[in-house]
Amino acid sequence: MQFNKDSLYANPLGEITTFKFDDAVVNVFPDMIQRSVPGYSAIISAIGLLAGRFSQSHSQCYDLGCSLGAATLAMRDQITAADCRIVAVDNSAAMVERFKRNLAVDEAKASIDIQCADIREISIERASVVVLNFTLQFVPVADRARLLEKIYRGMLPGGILILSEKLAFDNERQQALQVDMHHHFKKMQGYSELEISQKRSALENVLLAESFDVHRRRLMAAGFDSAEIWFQYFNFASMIALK
Ligand SMILES: Nc1ncnc2c1ncn2[C@@H]1O[C@H](C[S@+](CC[C@H]([NH3+])C(=O)[O-])CC(=O)[O-])[C@@H](O)[C@H]1O
Ligand SMILES: O=C(O)C(=O)Cc1ccccc1
Repeated sequence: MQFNKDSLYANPLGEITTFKFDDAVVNVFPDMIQRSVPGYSAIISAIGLLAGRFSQSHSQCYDLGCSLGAATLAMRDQITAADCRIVAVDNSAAMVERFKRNLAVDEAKASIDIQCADIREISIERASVVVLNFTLQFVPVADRARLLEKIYRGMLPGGILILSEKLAFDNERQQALQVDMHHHFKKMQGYSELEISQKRSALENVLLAESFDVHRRRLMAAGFDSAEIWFQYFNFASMIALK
């Protein structure tokens, strides 16, 4: 895998265009997500552990919005169930192409099916584990309930959905504090004020964060039996919903 440093927003941009998962982002993605999402590595490891526990034989594990496949690879390392396939889906052709290329040079042979598709349009079947690791936040708000209902219907009894999201807070002071602390985190990771503010503009209207309350209500309305946060670091959280 290539590890290029993210400097996409380091120089002043005359016009800041909407954030897209294109070739430029793909080239720096592992560095970008690692330095931008507090707790990212811990979440990836835990997805592996959870997949080890919840994967069932003759079932499928879905990594929806897989990017370069970090969660898929963590799951593959931990799954011991027989006849268990990982379906990794992303609608960025650039991401899927790079993930496929990286996987081709990998020697392990566990069954991974990588698809370039919109997660709103695929079918979900016999799912024991479903991962939405910082993906739902990029899906239009109006489409989120239908997507979660489809996921729920496609899950086996005893299945798990791992939903990681940037959170928003109803309380204004909490919102201001947590956003500010995330920016401090990014500064500590080597990003400049300019990089932080230009990326923030690029993500406006693209990454739409909601509160835990909104997520939980939607998960319960979709049919899930319970939904809790198992990890949070400032305004980045990961939830577990059980069927
Ligand atoms: N409708 C959609 N259909 C398919 N893919 C989509 C859609 N919308 C967005 N994506 C894809 O969701 C991914 C979000 S990144 C996920 C990180 C990964 N999960 C990781 O564990 O490293 C998170 C981030 O960059 O903050 C991108 O690759 C998009 O192309
Ligand atoms: O960088 C940020 O400020 C974020 O909110 C997280 C992120 C990480 C990678 C791509 C898009 C958003």
